[in-house]
Amino acid sequence: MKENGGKRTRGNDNKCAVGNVRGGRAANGGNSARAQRQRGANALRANRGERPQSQLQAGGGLPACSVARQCGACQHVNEPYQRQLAAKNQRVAKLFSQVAGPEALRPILGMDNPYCYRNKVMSPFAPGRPQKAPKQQRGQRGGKRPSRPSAPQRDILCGMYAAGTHRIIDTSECLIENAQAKQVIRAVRSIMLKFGIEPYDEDRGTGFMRHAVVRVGHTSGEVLVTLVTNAREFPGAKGFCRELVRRCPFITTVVQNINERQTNVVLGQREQVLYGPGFILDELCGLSFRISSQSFYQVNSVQTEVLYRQAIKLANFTGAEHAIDAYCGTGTIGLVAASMGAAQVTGVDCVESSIRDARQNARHNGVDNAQFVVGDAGAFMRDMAAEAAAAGRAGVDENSRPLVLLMDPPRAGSSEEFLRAAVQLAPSRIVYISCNPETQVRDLAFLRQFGFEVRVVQPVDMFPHTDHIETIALIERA
Ligand SMILES: C[S@@+](CC[C@H](N)C(=O)[O-])C[C@H]1O[C@@H](n2cnc3c(N)ncnc32)[C@H](O)[C@@H]1O
Repeated sequence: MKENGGKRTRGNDNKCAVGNVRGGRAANGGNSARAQRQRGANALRANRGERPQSQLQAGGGLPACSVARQCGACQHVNEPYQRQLAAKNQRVAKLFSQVAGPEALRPILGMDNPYCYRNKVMSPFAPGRPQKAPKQQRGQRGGKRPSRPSAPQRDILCGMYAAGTHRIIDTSECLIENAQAKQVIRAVRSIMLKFGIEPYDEDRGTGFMRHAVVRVGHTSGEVLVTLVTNAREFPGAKGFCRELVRRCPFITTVVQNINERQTNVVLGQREQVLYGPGFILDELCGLSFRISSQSFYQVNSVQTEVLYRQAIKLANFTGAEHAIDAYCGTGTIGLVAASMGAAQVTGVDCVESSIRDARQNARHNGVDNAQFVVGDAGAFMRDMAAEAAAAGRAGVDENSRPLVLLMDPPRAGSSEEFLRAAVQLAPSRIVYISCNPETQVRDLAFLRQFGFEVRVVQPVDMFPHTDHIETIALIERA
């Protein structure tokens, strides 16, 4: 979900540092509000399968997002991007002033093209208004009378939930979602209507199709579609997939995920592969990663490369260190670390399928100095710290390799158990990546009580047009 429907770009050339953005044009020669919006217009046209045209907006009509108010997902989509970045810099400066000096703060790394960046697009399906039956069915004006009265077909709603509600907003012209993924969502809806497949009614717990989740490999172009259904039995599944792939030939795999619970959680536990291998591959920082429907994968691949390269640079591997990749997901950061100077990597994550993918990723990238463990990161660190204490070690592993801790917890941040164990293990450096600076600041304040200092704070704009900020903090012993 991250680039405009046509050609993909690779690498970290999409970053643009924004320090003091007041006055003057950005160095990338096109970040004026007008240029930004023109790119938005092109993204919209790509979403519709049309060619970008610079003259499109001649005479006014700048391409602001038409559903920004109702949708609420992109709180700042109609503000110039440079202003958004400046506001994020200010927020970071204010928040981190509690735990770091101003010399630690670095300007946010933004995108050159902050549109169509989301590589994961998800849509619920729900019953809409009853549709009028076609004229022939109504038997009017010579039309053939149907053999039995057919119930009026209902329309099917898809798009995004309006912020804080379960009201679906049609976001078929989204500015931040990948255009191909969006096309798949529309095709699923249309095939449901054609095949008479009922959308899920969350109030009644009835109907069949709950969600579609589409993931696009940024560099590979592979596309995984997960159809979340309210029952295991999927009559006509083969025909459905055939039609879907006919309409969207870029789809490489389709998975059915079964979720029969009345819950807001999108995915259930059980799955079956309907078409293709059941996963996609994508490339990050020169390595290839396997992504399945349940595994965590960053939604902005262009900025993920920027994020990872910054994190690895801050970790300053010399070829001798043992990196702990805590909250590792599919092992992406750890494997990049292994390929960029870490002597040994140990990753831990609580999702079994992510660890399965991480091990597979290590194998097919030929990385043999990384191991991955399923478990709670706090418990894992506690056990590791206890073992080190019993052996009288601090700061090094059993082979005397200096420990470096890479951590990337979910929005809730880390647990006290984890942080206490981190203090006990005494790594040379901690590189803490976070998608929630509030909980990160809380955790950094905790570490500071035990003699750690925040040396660097590097924000990266992973979610342009939204309030979300991603930050990397480098922490070392004072
Ligand atoms: C923000 S993601 C980071 C994933 C990975 N580092 C990446 O960049 O793709 C957070 C990860 O933490 C995992 N997680 C959440 N709570 C956990 C816990 N208590 N113990 C271990 N892993 C946890 C999730 O499964 C998810 O993969």
